[in-house]
Amino acid sequence: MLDTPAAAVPTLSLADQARDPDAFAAALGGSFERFGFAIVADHGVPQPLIDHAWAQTEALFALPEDEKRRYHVSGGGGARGYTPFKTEIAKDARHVDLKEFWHVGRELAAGHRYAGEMAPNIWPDRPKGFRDTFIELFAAFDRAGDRLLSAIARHLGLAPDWFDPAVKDGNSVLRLLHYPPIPADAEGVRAGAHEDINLITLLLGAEEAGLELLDRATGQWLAVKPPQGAMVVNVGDMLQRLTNHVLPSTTHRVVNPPPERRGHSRYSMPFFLHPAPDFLIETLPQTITAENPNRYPEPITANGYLHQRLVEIGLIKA
Ligand SMILES: O=C(O)CCC(=O)C(=O)O
Ligand SMILES: [Fe+2]
Repeated sequence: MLDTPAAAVPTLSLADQARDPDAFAAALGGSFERFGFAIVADHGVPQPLIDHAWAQTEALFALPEDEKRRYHVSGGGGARGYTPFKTEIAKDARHVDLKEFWHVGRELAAGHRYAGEMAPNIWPDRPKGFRDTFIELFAAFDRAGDRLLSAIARHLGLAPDWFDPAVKDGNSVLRLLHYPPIPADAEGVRAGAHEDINLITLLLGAEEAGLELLDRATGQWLAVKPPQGAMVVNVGDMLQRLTNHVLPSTTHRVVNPPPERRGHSRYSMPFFLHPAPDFLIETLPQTITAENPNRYPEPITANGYLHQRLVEIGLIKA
């Protein structure tokens, strides 16, 4: 409506969950139903660890190009290690994204039953301490993710621990992203309009402007502006499918900066929270109604779904 002020994604405090889990679940669920996004402060990932991770991320991307490319697994779908600048392309986009990234996955014990679907990590020789930092950060994201999933479960009328078996040893990926400075004649954008594939995404680093969501209520792009240190959390396609679109996966993008910021890099860290590979994505019965009949009568495993989607974004061949 014309006379309503531009909406903004609310900032919630995860610390409120301990005091009143139902109220936090309602606030998170409400923000997701409206925007597909929420901003979450007091997420529990320690700030000194985050600061250290930023320093190491900058040092990693500052390595010589040929050194970084030693960690690129050609044909590996970018699942682990380095993916060079201008590789990933958003579905149906005309230009590749203006970004390079590094993927850290879950460390599995030797011979783990998911070892066939979840590739071992690749660790760079430099910067020193990289492996320890990101194993610790991965675990901290896991904990924050578990708390958010328990709120989502409450909101959906499920037991608060409903997601625990679904995500145990899950195929989550921590992506370290670098968007280099943008030359004046650059073609394309930092990240083209897309939806995330996974259950939920926990994103750090969106204080540097650029992230926008496509507001389904107005059809307009809306800037996502978290306060310093807060996490941006969004619903991915797997959760949208599981909830029969009650929780919508919202299109988002990262636009190029205005001229005065073009000379600066942007760094961000999304943690793509995935279920275990054999988790069956089957529409939750409580989300099926006469007005919202089951959109996905055929269930699919998380791994089958992921494979379909990685082909679409150019990271693996069919
Ligand atoms: O860099 C950002 O702020 C968002 C990145 C993103 O949407 C993604 O990698 O899926
Ligand atoms: Fe995304």
